[in-house]
Amino acid sequence: MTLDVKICGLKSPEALDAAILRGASHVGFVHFERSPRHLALSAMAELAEIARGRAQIVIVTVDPGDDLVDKICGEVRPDWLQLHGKESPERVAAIKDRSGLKVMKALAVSTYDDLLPVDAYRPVADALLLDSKRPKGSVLPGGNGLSFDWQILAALDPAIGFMLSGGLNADNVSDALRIARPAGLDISSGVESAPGVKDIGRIHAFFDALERSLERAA
Ligand SMILES: O=C(O)c1ccccc1N[C@@H]1O[C@H](COP(=O)(O)O)[C@@H](O)[C@H]1O
Repeated sequence: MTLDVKICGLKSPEALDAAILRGASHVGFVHFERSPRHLALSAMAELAEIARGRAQIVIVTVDPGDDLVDKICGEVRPDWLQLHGKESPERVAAIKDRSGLKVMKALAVSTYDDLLPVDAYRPVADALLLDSKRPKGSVLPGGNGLSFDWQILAALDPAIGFMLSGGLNADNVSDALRIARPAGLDISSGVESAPGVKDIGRIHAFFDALERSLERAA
C-alpha cells in the first residue's frame, strides 16, 4: 500500500529533515498570521530549498488573494497550494490556473452532509483534504488537533482518494487507516510538544506507529 504522508506546520530545518528522512511525501508550511505555525514567505523559501526534490512542498493558505498567490509562486516556488478557507470551486479553479500549481482543497467535515461538496470540488482540485471543523472559539480553520467521526467517510465513493487530517497522532493512526481508508494522511498538532513546536521524537513515534500499522495490514 502506498500512502502519502504530509507533515504540516514545519518551522525548523531539523524537524523538516526528520520528517523527510522518515518518509514524508509532502511537507507543509503555513502562511496564516493567526497560526502558531505561521511563517513569512522568506522563511518558507529557505525551508523550501532544503525540501526541494526530496518531498512535495505544500504552502497552506486561507482564502488567499491573487497578490499572495503570485508572491508565493515567485518567492517560494512550491509544488502545491493548500486552500484551507472558504474558497468556492470556481475560486479553486482560478487559483490553480493562475499559479500553475497543484491545488489541495480542504473541506471541513462533521456530518454526512459535509461530504456533499466533494462532487463540486473533485473536478477542480488535484487533491481533497478532509479535516475536522473549526471548534467554537478557535481562530484556526485547521491545525486544532481534533479528529472527527471517520465512520462518516464510509459514505464516500471508494474511488475518491482523499487525504485525511485532523487530530492524527501515533495513537490513532492505526484506527484512522482501518476506518477511513484514506489515500494519504496529513498531521500537524500530533507531532508537536506545544502549539507550533514540532517534536522530533513525536515525528519518529508517528512514523513508527504508521509503519507497524502498514505491516499489519500487508
Ligand atoms: O496548522 C495550522 O495552524 C493551520 C492554520 C490554518 C489552516 C490550516 C492549518 N493546518 C492544517 O490543519 C490540518 C490538521 O492539523 P492537525 O493535525 O489537526 O493539527 C492540516 O491539514 C494542516 O495543514
